[in-house]
Amino acid sequence: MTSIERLEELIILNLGDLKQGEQLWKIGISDISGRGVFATRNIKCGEVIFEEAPLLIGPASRNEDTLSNCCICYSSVAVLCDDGCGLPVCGLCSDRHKSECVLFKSWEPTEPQTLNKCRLRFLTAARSITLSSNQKEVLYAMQANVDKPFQKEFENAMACFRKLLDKNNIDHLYRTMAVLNTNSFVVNSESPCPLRALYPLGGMVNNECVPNSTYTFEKKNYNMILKAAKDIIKGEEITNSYTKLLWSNLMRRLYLKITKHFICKCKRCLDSTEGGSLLSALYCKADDCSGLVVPEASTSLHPDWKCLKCETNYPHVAMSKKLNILLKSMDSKLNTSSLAEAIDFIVDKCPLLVPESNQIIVEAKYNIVSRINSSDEGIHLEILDVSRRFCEELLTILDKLGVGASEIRTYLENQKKRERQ
Ligand SMILES: C[S@@+](CC[C@H](N)C(=O)[O-])C[C@H]1O[C@@H](n2cnc3c(N)ncnc32)[C@H](O)[C@@H]1O
Repeated sequence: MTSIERLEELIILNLGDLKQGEQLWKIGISDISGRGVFATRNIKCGEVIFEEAPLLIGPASRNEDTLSNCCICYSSVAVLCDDGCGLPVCGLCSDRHKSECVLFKSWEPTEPQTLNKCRLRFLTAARSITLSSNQKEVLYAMQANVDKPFQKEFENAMACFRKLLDKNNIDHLYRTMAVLNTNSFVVNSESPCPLRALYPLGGMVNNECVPNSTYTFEKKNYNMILKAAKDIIKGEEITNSYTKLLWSNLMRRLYLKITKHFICKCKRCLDSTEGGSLLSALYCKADDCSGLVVPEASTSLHPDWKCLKCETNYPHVAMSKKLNILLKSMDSKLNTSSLAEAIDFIVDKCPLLVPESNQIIVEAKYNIVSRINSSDEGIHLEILDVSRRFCEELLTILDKLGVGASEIRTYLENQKKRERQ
């Protein structure tokens, strides 16, 4: 086990030129879990805490992604390399691709003329083969969760090649993939080619569901920039959110348990009303009751639900079944509707099914704002007005949750301003 001092030393080495004159963070033992990152002095909201280049990066190549991008520059449309390595590359990047082409060919790819998502996803881990010894040491010092989806991913990756060299190589790739499984970030998540990247310092930051920091990625080099989302005091642990901030307690709990293997016990997770935002709330069905039902404060994945007014109890199974049905029917309606139809549905129909505070409606409003933002077509003035109102409502929810100057707040504030111009 790498000592805290050695881990910090390795992280600083890895920062290279990005090492700050005054280091605002240090690694320490966390009350939340394992190692964490702590403030070395008071940090003002908005201050940059660190900037870090990715140690490893490559196409995320998730099931839902399209795979037509170059595996080197990620931006251009590519074709499969005609040397038989099985990777997609564009005309401009063929020289830079040579060493990886040789490496992949030495492993004898199966069906190299077919684009394979698993092989492409494996590329990020394969890039760890050429790391320096310090870089490998910092990689090995990171937490590595091994779970069933990870095992499956590893098996799928191995099946893409006939000959993956020796046992050391395979052990190293297994470890790297487990580290990626636990610590990687999705960069450019909204672009046609989302990337998966590993940042040793970024990967030391523990989760809190109302975090005190927020991160962005530089477009030109994918560096991660972590900023304070609130004033942070000296010695305080620096945290970020592994989930979307507008997700309800239950949604976050399930996601964190399944993907990161922990149950978060932060203040927000233990507050059944989530600061009064009532993101989980459903209508009470008891006679004459106009109350709202929320999951009880607990760390269980199957909590009982209770009406805040008449205190009727509801078993989790019934409530989660109801939620799933609502979510599916509302999703399919929203995904197949024009903007105007979707807005009508959200404003007029959805509140008949779920309270307006529910995450399903909140997310639907956020999606409308994003759709308007990315639309190339001229948007009708009335729709712009609705979008501005949605932004205001979403910002009020962030206030209730106590979310500071996070990226989503900046985004919504910009959308609100943009609409006014
Ligand atoms: C990206 S790592 C964070 C650094 C980690 N603490 C370490 O020592 O390397 C993610 C892992 O940290 C732990 N973790 C992070 N936030 C947590 C939280 N709020 N509660 C419990 N465990 C957490 C979980 O084991 C998770 O899989």
